[in-house]
Amino acid sequence: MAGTTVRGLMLPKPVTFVTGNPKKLEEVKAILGQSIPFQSLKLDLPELQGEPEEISKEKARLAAIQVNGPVLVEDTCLCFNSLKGLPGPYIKWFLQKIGHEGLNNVLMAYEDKSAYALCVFSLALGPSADPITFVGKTMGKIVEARGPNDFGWDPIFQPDGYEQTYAEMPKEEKNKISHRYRALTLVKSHFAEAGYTFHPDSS
Ligand SMILES: O=P(O)(O)OP(=O)(O)OP(=O)(O)OC[C@H]1O[C@@H](n2cnc3c(O)ncnc32)[C@H](O)[C@@H]1O
Ligand SMILES: [Mg+2]
Repeated sequence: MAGTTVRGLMLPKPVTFVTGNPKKLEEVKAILGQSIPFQSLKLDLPELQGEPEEISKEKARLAAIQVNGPVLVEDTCLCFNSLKGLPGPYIKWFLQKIGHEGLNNVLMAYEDKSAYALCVFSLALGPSADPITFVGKTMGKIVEARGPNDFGWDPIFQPDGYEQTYAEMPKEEKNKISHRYRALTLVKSHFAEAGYTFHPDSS
């Protein structure tokens, strides 16, 4: 996370959360409630290859240029310990190509089925600002798909300490322990600490 925060900095407009994924937006809205004023924009931003924080930061830079104002983005990874963190940021493509069953099959070669969900939010205050990152992590294991199939890899991720997969849990429950919840807790603290104000003409 960046070192210095200017307290009470005035932002030209409210923060725009940029994502192409409506399910993410739903969770972000549920978790943030009224705590941070934000609007959203549906854009599927190009993503670099590399380490999760760099991918997320670069997404924020691109988003801030498009929006020409303050933006929040996030990149989500699903990391298998036996694969040294892969698929990680490439989970979207793995999921699209080989599905839940394929992801389980990959792990058949290994005894260790442990995994973690990682969410990296990046906040860029404007097109030329260096993004600040907030990382949330939830540990768990990969299991055969159980529960509704309406959000990504939720059916195959069972968080530690729970008998249910993310997909089987009530949404409110997932939103209390998820990688996204944990990262957003840090985002909220940052906003509380920074005390940003918004330009009166902003909409
Ligand atoms: O526009 P962006 O925000 O990038 O949305 P995306 O869907 O492309 O999302 P990512 O690049 O972060 O890729 C993450 C993949 O993991 C999935 N995913 C993200 N969060 C998840 C969660 O909480 N539970 C299950 N699957 C999730 C998502 O559907 C993608 O397939
Ligand atoms: Mg993406």
